[in-house]
Amino acid sequence: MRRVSPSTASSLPVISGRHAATSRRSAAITEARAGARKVALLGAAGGIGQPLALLLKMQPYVAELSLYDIANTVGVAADLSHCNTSVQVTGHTGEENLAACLEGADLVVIPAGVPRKPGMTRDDLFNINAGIVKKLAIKIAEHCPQAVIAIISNPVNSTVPITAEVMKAAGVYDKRKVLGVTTLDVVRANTFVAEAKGLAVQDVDVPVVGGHAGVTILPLLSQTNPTVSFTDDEMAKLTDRIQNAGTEVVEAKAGAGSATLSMAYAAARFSESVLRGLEGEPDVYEAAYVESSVTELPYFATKVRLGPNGAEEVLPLGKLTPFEEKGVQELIPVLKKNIDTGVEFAQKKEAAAKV
Ligand SMILES: NC(=O)C1=CN([C@@H]2O[C@H](COP(=O)(O)OP(=O)(O)OC[C@H]3O[C@@H](n4cnc5c(N)ncnc54)[C@H](O)[C@@H]3O)[C@@H](O)[C@H]2O)C=CC1
Ligand SMILES: O=C([O-])CC(=O)C(=O)O
Repeated sequence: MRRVSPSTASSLPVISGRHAATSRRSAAITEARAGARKVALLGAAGGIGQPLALLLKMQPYVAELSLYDIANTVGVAADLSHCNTSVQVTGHTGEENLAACLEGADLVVIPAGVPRKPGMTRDDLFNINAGIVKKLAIKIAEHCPQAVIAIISNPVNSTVPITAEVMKAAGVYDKRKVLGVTTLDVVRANTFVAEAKGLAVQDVDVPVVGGHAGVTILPLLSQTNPTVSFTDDEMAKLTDRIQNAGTEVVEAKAGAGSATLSMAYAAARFSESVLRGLEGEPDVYEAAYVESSVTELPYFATKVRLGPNGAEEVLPLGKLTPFEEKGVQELIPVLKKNIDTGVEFAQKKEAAAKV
């Protein structure tokens, strides 16, 4: 019998209590084996790609794991294929082999692109990563337009609009299927709040909304589950730490990249939730940066309900404190600029980089 990895066991959104969720999950895993899915991972040989590939190789919802990178993919696939789980691993490299990687994929996860170094913002990655994501999205539109796309490559605030525009241009856009991965913000918020309040971390769920960079990352601490109270000072300090947690890692790695292990963990949790939704499991919720009408902006991260077609429902912001309301007002112009930059780039002809 397949073992369930600790990462997946702790990955349930805390929505309706751990015990109910755990038994629902066991039933869902049994069903999931019948309809297990193909997952394509683009950027699979990188700092996030490799540990994420390992975590996906351990997931009961995955039947086939198809790895793509511009370098070293074959070696990573050979290495991973020796793990005795039943997930079939294939490795692909070179643009001419991208079609084979993508054909039949139910979920495409994209951590392809360059990471930050100290002193850089996520926007500084735009010039390289926008072109990479655009080119990959064109191929997804061509070879697996039905797949859910989970975008990790930064700046997520712009790479999601880029992908959506590419899908629109190809006539295959489904707003439920283009998802920016903001799970790491939730994972961090849960960890930091649990530490600050002496709670068991697996029981904590903090909604994080907005986008995925600086002030656009807005934790809604007042909606923490279980209910906890914070002083104004705690609220301000925790919010600041969650907003700058990516930079904390970039500085600690001192030039060797950004978060990879925690991101792989977060993306494995997110992927599992998407796959559980595709299998028809009810009540699967994650944060995601998606097309949204929750605010005046066309894209916004909130909790979404995942189902057979991806993000079936975008949840509202809920009741905000004045501090959080101010945070939303402050992030809107910043996020709008990131969105506009992405849309403009995607609509330009001949802007795609070589894959
Ligand atoms: N959404 C989030 O919460 C987070 C996003 N990130 C972002 O994820 C991205 C990847 O980060 P790392 O894995 O640390 O970087 P990395 O440099 O270690 O790995 C990136 C991989 O992408 C590959 N790649 C480059 N161009 C490609 C193309 N055209 N097609 C396929 N693969 C290609 C590279 O060969 C490399 O193996 C960065 O943009 C980073 O900012 C990182 C952490 C959190
Ligand atoms: O900070 C970065 O550049 C990587 C990232 O998005 C994160 O760790 O949240």
